[in-house]
Amino acid sequence: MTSYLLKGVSVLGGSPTDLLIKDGVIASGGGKADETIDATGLVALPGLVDLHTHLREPGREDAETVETGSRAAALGGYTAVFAMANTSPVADTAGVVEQVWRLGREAGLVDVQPIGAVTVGLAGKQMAELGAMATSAANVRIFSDDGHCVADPRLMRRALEYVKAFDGIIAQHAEEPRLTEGAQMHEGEVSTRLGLTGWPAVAEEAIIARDVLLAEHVGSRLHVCHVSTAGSVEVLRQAKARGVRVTAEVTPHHLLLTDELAASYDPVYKVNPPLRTGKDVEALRQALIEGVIDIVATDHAPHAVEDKECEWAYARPGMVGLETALPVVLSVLGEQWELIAERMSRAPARIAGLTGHGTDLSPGSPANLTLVDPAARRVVDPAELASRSRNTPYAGTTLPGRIVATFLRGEPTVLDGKAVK
Ligand SMILES: NC(=O)N[C@@H](CC(=O)O)C(=O)O
Ligand SMILES: [Zn+2]
Repeated sequence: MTSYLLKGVSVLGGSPTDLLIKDGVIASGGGKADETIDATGLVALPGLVDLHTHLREPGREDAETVETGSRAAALGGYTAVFAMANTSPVADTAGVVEQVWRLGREAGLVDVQPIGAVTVGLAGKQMAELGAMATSAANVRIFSDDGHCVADPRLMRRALEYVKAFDGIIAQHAEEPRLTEGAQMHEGEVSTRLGLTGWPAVAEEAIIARDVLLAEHVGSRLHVCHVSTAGSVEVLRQAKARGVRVTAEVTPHHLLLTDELAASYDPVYKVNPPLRTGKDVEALRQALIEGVIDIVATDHAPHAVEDKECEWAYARPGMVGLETALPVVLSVLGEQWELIAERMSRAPARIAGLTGHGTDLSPGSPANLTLVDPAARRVVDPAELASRSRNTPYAGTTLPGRIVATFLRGEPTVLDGKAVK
C-alpha cells in the first residue's frame, strides 16, 4: 500500500504541519513516504459524510449509478454517503439494501450506506421489513420514505417505536401531502406573481411539530430531512430545548438560493422542498451556525435530461449537489473549518453511528480525509461533473474552494482534483 506524506498541510485551519498516511491510518509524526504531496496552502478535513444522497440504482441507471454517484461524492470530498431508498425497486427489503451496499463496495470510492424504506414501496400503508434490513449485511440504521412523507401518524409512531430497539432513526421528509397537492414552488409573493400553485411553509412545519411530539412520546430518534423554513427552525429549537431526540439537516441549496429563481421558469430550480425566501435562508444559516440544525446534507438528486429539460410543471424536483456542496458551504460560512468539519463530517457520522469517519485526524485514526484548496475559485461547468446527470443550479457560477485530494482508508480516490478510478 502506497504511503503519502502531506507536506505543509493545515489540519482544520491550524498551522502548517506534515501528515503521514500509512497502512490506511494517519501515522504519528512525519517520516518517509512513497509519495510526497506539496500541501502548502491546503486544508485537511475529515472526509465528508452525506446523510442524504440519491444514487438512482437500481432502476434509473441513466440518471446515476452507485459508481458514478460515488465518484461525484469522492470529487466533492466525501468518504461516506447514505443512499436514499427511493430507487426502483424501492430499497424496502434486505435484498435491495444488500445489493446497493455491495455495489458501493465494488465501486470502492466512498462507503455507501443504504437507507431502508419505512413503508413498503414508499406507499405509506404498511411498514417495511425494518428488522430484516437492520440485520442484513448492509446493517441499516436509518430508515426513510424520502421523496414521500410518512404522513400517517399511527404508522410514524409504530416505525419510531420499532427502531428504538436497535437505536435506529426515522428520517422524515416533512411534507403534509394534503397541503401540497399540485404545488410547484414556495407559497408566497413570488408564487402569487407567477401564478404557480404554492407549497406552504406550514406543510413542513406541521409535520415536524407532530413528529417531534411523537418522538418525545415514544423516546425514539427522529431525523428531519432538508429543513427549509424559518418556522421549522423554531419548532426544532423548542423541541431540542425540551430534550427531544431530534436531529436535522439543511441542504447547500437552501442555504444559498431563494424562490425568486423560479421566475426564470428554469426547472433546474425546481426542488422539493422548494427554494424559500431570503428570510428563511437567513434563519437556516443562523440555525446551522448555532447547531439547531445539526448537519449539511446534499440531497443530491440527479435527474435525466428529459425529466428536467421540459416545462416547469412536468419537471422532476431535485438538484445534483455532491460536487458543489463544500464550495457552497464555504461561500456561506467562510473558512470556519472546525464548524464545517463538525456539520459536514463529524455530526453526520455521529448521528449515523458510522465509525472510522468524522475523526479528529489524530494519529491512529483511519485515513478518511479530504484536502481542500480554499484559495482556488471554480466556475461550475455542468459538462465537467462526474455525476451522470447535469441538473446543477450553479452552472456558470463562481464558487470558492477546490477539492484537491480525497483518501478513503489511506487510498486516494481523488488526486490533483481528478478521480483516481
Ligand atoms: N429533493 C428532491 O427534489 N427530490 C428527491 C426526493 C427528495 O429528497 O424529496 C429525488 O429523489 O429526486
Ligand atoms: Zn425529500
